[in-house]
Amino acid sequence: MLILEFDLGNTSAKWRLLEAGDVVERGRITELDSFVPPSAGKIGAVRVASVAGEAREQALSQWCQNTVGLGPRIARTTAHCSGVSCAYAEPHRLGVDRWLAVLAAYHHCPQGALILDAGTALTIDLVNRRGQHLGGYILPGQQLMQTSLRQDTARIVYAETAEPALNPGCSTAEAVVNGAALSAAAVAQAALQQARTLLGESCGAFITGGDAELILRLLGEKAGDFAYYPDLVMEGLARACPIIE
Ligand SMILES: Nc1ncnc2c1ncn2[C@@H]1O[C@H](COP(=O)(O)OP(=O)(O)O)[C@@H](O)[C@H]1O
Ligand SMILES: CC(C)(COP(=O)(O)O)[C@@H](O)C(=O)NCCC(=O)O
Ligand SMILES: [K+]
Repeated sequence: MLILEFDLGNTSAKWRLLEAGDVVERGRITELDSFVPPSAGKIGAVRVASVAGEAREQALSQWCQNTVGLGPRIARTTAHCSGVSCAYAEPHRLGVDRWLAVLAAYHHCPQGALILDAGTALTIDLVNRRGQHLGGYILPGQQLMQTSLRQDTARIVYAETAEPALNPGCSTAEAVVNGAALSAAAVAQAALQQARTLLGESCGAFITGGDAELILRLLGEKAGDFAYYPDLVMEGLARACPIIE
């Protein structure tokens, strides 16, 4: 059976098409209305991870009905799923993208796992060897750090772009861009230290999200401490929304 999966974030929508569990196509879209997935007529199920607002979720459901001819299964965070227990007293308030990434990472590494999702926000989650989610951290992502500085100060003004790097910036643009870069690289290392303390030295460290490759590049030789899983969120969909074929 063909299964279409979506990861609807605050910046963009990622999708992939599975055939008998294997990824056969994938992509990133900003405009859903004009999107027609490959083999649209043969898709047997659609499942969705969404942290976008109610309106975008509704639009996706409508798009599914119109384009694929069926309603999507929309994943929700629950208190327990697939051997993992949620740390939040109100589980539905934990972003489902974080929850799905935790489910997927725990099954890759049952000794305990640290998950970094570098998207619009940079999220950090920890899950221990008993499947207990310990909670996590939410920080602004690379773009958010830069736009909030430009929006809320009078004299952080620049038109040029700068390539993110860890050296001290010699212009406003460089200082802001490299400030965000330094912060992400330092946070990644601090999170790993925290994870090793709380979960033990044998825990796994996973990284995903649109800025994951950037953070890995910034980490240099320390990048080897992290396993890059571009689809970690969508991988969790199979656990939260299993489909019997
Ligand atoms: N092709 C791309 N389109 C948009 N953002 C990208 C792309 N490649 C890398 N990025 C970076 O990824 C970030 C968004 O990551 P993503 O995981 O898509 O976010 P979200 O899940 O919140 O929608 C952006 O802030 C940007 O810096
Ligand atoms: C923290 C997030 C905004 C991250 O979203 P993303 O960067 O993937 O677009 C999302 O997981 C969310 O809306 N969470 C709800 C709050 C929480 O997890 O506590
Ligand atoms: K994120």
